[in-house]
Amino acid sequence: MTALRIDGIRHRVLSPVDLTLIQGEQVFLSGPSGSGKSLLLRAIADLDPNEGEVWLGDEARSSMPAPLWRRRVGLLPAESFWWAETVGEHLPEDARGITDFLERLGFEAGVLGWSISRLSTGERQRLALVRLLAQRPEALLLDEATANLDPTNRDRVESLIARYRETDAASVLWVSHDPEQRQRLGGRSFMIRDGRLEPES
Ligand SMILES: Nc1ncnc2c1ncn2[C@@H]1O[C@H](COP(=O)(O)OP(=O)(O)OP(=O)(O)O)[C@@H](O)[C@H]1O
Repeated sequence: MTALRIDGIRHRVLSPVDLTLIQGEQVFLSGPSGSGKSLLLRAIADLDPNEGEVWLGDEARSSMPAPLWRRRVGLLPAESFWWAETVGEHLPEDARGITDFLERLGFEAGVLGWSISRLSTGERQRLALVRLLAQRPEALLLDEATANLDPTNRDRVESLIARYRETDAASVLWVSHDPEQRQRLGGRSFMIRDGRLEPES
C-alpha cells in the first residue's frame, strides 16, 4: 500500500505542509505565480535541502538513498532536461511499456532516433513523461504537465495518467493553473497562499 504522506515539509517560502494522498489518488495544487508550488514538488522529490519528512507507504524518505527515492517518487518538471543526442538514449532499452506510452502520447517508434534539438516544447514535455513513467514511479509529481499542449495532446496525457493510476496504483500530485482540468479530472484541490496549503472547494 503506497500512499504518499507529506509530513511538515518546510522550504524557503513554504510553511510546514502536511498532505496525504491515498494509493491511486490524484490531488491538484494551484496558487499564484511564485507561491511555491514547484518548490513543494522539488522538496517532496528531495531535489533541494528541506525540512520535514515524506513517506511512501511506511517507508520514510530519510531511510533510503536520494536516487532511489527520486526513482520511486517521480517528478515531471515544468522544463525537462536532456543531456544526450537522441530521444532513445534517454530511455531504458528494456523498460516495460515504453512502446505503449509512446503510442498513447501520439508517437511512432521512429521517435527514438530523433535528435533532441528538433523537438518542439510540447514534444519534449510528452517525451519527458514517457521517460519518467519508464521508471515506474509509485507516486507522480506533475508540474504543469499539460501547459504547452494542444487539446488533443492534453487529452492524451490526461488519459495516460489515468491509466497509469489504474495499472500501477500510483498517487498523483498535479500542479495545474487550469480550473477546468481540475474539474474534468476530479479529485481534491488545494491552493498555496502565503506559503500555506489551503483546501479549495
Ligand atoms: N533557488 C532559489 N533561491 C531563492 N529563491 C527561490 C529559489 N527557487 C525558487 N525561489 C523563490 O521561491 C518562490 C516560489 O517559487 P516556485 O518556483 O515554487 O513558484 P511557483 O508557485 O511554482 O510559480 P509559477 O506558477 O510561476 O511556476 C519564488 O518567489 C521564487 O523566486
